[in-house]
Amino acid sequence: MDLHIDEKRLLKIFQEKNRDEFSLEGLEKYMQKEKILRVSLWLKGKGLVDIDEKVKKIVNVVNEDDFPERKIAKYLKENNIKEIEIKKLKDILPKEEINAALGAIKRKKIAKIEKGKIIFDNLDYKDVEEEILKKIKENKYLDNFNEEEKKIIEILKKRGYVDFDEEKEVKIKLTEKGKEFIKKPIEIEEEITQLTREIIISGKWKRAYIRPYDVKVPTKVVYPAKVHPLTRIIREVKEILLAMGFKEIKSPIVETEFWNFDMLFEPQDHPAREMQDTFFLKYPNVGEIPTNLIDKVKEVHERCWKYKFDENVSKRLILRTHTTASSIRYLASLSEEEKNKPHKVFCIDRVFRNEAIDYKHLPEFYQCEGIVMDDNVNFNNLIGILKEFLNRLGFEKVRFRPAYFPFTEPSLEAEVYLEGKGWLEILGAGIFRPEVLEPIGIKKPVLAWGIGFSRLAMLKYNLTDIRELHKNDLNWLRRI
Ligand SMILES: N[C@@H](Cc1ccccc1)C(=O)O
Repeated sequence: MDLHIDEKRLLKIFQEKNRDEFSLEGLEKYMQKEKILRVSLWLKGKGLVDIDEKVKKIVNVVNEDDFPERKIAKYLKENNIKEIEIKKLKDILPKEEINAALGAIKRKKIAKIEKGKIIFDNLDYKDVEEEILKKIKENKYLDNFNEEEKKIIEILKKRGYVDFDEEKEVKIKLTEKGKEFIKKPIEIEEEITQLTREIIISGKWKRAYIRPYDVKVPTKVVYPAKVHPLTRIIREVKEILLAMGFKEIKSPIVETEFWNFDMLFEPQDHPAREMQDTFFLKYPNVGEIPTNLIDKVKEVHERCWKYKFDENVSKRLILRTHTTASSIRYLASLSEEEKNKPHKVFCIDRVFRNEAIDYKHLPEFYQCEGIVMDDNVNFNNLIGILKEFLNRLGFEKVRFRPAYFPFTEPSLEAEVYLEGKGWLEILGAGIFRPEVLEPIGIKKPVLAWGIGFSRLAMLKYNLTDIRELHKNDLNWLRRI
């Protein structure tokens, strides 16, 4: 058997002392404690020793003072008297000890208590409680006391004279295999742990023992630095979309209602625009809107929704509620020449909604939005692209059902299937309505979809509460 030099050293102690068992303390004379523990573990792995760990209850004396009843007896003896009035006790004892003394005298029948007096018969009375206290000082292991004595120890604990504690007792015992092993001589030859030039030149390496590395030795777990799980998902989604030929776009976080809602054909009295759903800026509270577009957008709204369009509403500043604002800004920025070309772009960014925080809602979260613009792209292409995207994200089973968004027609929602959870809604999509594209003069069809990262992160990391993502719980972050 290939043993480490320290394993041999430890076994040799058993051999030389002719014993099959040692306590940890017993071995500490020969080897450093940490080393004994480590080496014993190795030997245990090789079946040569067993390690026995026992937790032993111990009792410690925590108050060395005389009992108050003994203090009374001693006082009387010094003064050559045998009795004392209870009200005089306060001259001998601290206040808080008087009751304890009276209780103990009654319980142990040390003296009589009559007519407000304590009358002793024998001032040198014997007291088991004192005897047990003495015994504890010599032997702290609770196992060494019988039931009667243990009851008294309980009383001593209540009186505050002793306290319990635990001590771990470690025993290292040879197994049958270990006993067999030490019957033969154990040779501790010099071991080379590091090769040097000298050892090679002198040829010493040919004779000396070079121990092979043991790569299975248990070691401390280390946690290298890593990227936050949310950032990891963002990067993953970005990689997938870049690989699918999409280009990344950005747009402002502080947005006008014009870009966030009007341009997307959401009527100005739409409930999503209410304070409860959207964050409004206080100062500044209005922004610039493009003069070349406002009349066209107004015309479409008034014609289709039949209400009075208000430019002041369009100018109000908000925190954007979805990344669809980025898509429409991109489309509106295209030159006439660019409008003739195909486009595939995406935006991953923060969006804000004035929602109460709960296990699946946060007022600030990430969305990923993508659009594909090309001649002849259709609903089937949209489904194909989404299937591919979701598959690449790791969702194998995907299904689609009809949905409604003000800016797309037809619209759909995609669901993914998760073992144990069933079908879960994961993204919204559709084809931009002509009313959205008309004011910016885009004639090609535009496929659009948006996915919330909160849902995605919950599914990917199996979270039941989205807040986990932002708690910075180190244990979770290390594992995930
Ligand atoms: N913007 C929508 C998602 C969506 C994007 C694009 C097309 C259709 C739907 C949302 O936030 O829920």
